[in-house]
Amino acid sequence: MDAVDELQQARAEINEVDAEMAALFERRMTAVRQVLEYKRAHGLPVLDAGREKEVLQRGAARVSDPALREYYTRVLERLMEVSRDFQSRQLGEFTVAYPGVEGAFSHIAASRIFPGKKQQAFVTFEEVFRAVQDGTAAAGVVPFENSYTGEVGEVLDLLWRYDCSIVEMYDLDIRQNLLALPGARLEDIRQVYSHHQAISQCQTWLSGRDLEVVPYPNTALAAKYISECGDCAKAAIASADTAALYGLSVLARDINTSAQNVTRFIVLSRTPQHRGDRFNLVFTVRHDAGALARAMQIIGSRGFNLESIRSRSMRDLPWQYFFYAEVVGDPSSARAREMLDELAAACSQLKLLGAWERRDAEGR
Ligand SMILES: O=C(O)C(=O)C[C@]1(C(=O)O)C=C[C@@H](O)C=C1
Repeated sequence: MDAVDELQQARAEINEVDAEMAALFERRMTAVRQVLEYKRAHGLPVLDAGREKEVLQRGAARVSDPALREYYTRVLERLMEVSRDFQSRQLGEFTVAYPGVEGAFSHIAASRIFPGKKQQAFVTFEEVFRAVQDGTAAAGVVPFENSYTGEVGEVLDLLWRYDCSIVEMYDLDIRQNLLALPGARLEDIRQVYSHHQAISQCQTWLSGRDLEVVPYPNTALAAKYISECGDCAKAAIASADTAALYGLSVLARDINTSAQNVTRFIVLSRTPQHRGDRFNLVFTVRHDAGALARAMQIIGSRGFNLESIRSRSMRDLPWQYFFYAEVVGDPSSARAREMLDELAAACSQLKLLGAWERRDAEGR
C-alpha cells in the first residue's frame, strides 16, 4: 500500500468513527435533556462540579494508552462545556458574573450593561474569569481601570492567563454620596464608613468637618452596615444606586473632589467578537535589542493608532514581562489581519484579547 492509500484508509477510518460519535453525541444529549428537565423541575443549577469530576475520573480510567489520557480528558471537558451551554440556552438563562457584593460599583455597571439579566456575585476577580471560562456565567463584568487610581493590574494578569474575550468596554462615572438612615440629618452625623479609596476621593468635602472616618472593605458593605445599625449618627460614602438598594437616603450628593472619576469596566465572554472599532492584544517579545520597538513599529506602520500600551510582570517568571496594547481599528479587516500575522512572527507569544465598539455610559 502506498502512502496516499494509507492516508485515505486512515481518513476513512476517521470518518467511520466520527459517524459513530455523532450518533453517540445525539444519544448523550438526549440524556442531557432528561437531566435538564429534572433540574428545571427541581430548580437546580446547570453546573454540577462534583458530577463533572466523576465523569472526568471515570473517563480517564477508560483510556488504556496513558499518553492519550490527558487528551481524552480534554475531550470530555469540552463535551460537558457544550452540554452546559446547551442547557443554559434551553433555560433561557443569561447569568452575568461580577466581583464583590450587591450594590458595589461592579454590580452597578453589570446591571446597567445587562438590565434585567440575572446577576451573580463572586468574591474574587479570578472567580469571575473562571465562571465565564467554564460557562457558569454567559458574561462577566470586572473593573479594568480608574481615571483616578489607574489600572487594575490583577485583571490584566487574568486576561493573560484565562481564555476569556473582551467584548465590550463600559465607562461608569463614579459619584460618591453621603448616605444615612432615612430621617438622619447631616448635622447629626459623627462617623463616616467607606472604602479607603472612596474616602480619599472625598477628602476635600470631609476636611474641616468634624467627622470620624472609619475604613470599610468596600462601599456597598459600608452602606449595608449603615442600613442595619439603626444609628442616625453614622453614614456611609457610596453611590446613589447603593442608597436605593439598602433603603438609605442621600444626605449629600457628588461629594468626590474630582468631577472626573470614571471607572472603565470590561465585559468578558467565552465567545469572541470578531469585529469592532477597537481591539486589544497581549504579547511577549524576545529579549533582543529593539524587540518591543519593532512590535510597535509593525502596529504603527500598518496605520493603526496605538491608544495605550502597558507592561506587566509575569507572576511565575521573575523579570519577564508581557505587554498589553489597545489599538484603534477593526481586527477583522484585511489590513489588521496582515498586521497581526506580522506581529505574531515578531513576538514570542501573541493573543488577541477581543474586539468591541466604543460606547459611553449613555450607551452612545
Ligand atoms: O449530570 C448533570 O448534571 C448534567 O447536567 C450533565 C453534565 C454532562 O454533560 O455530563 C453537564 C453539566 C454538569 O455540570 C454535569 C454533567
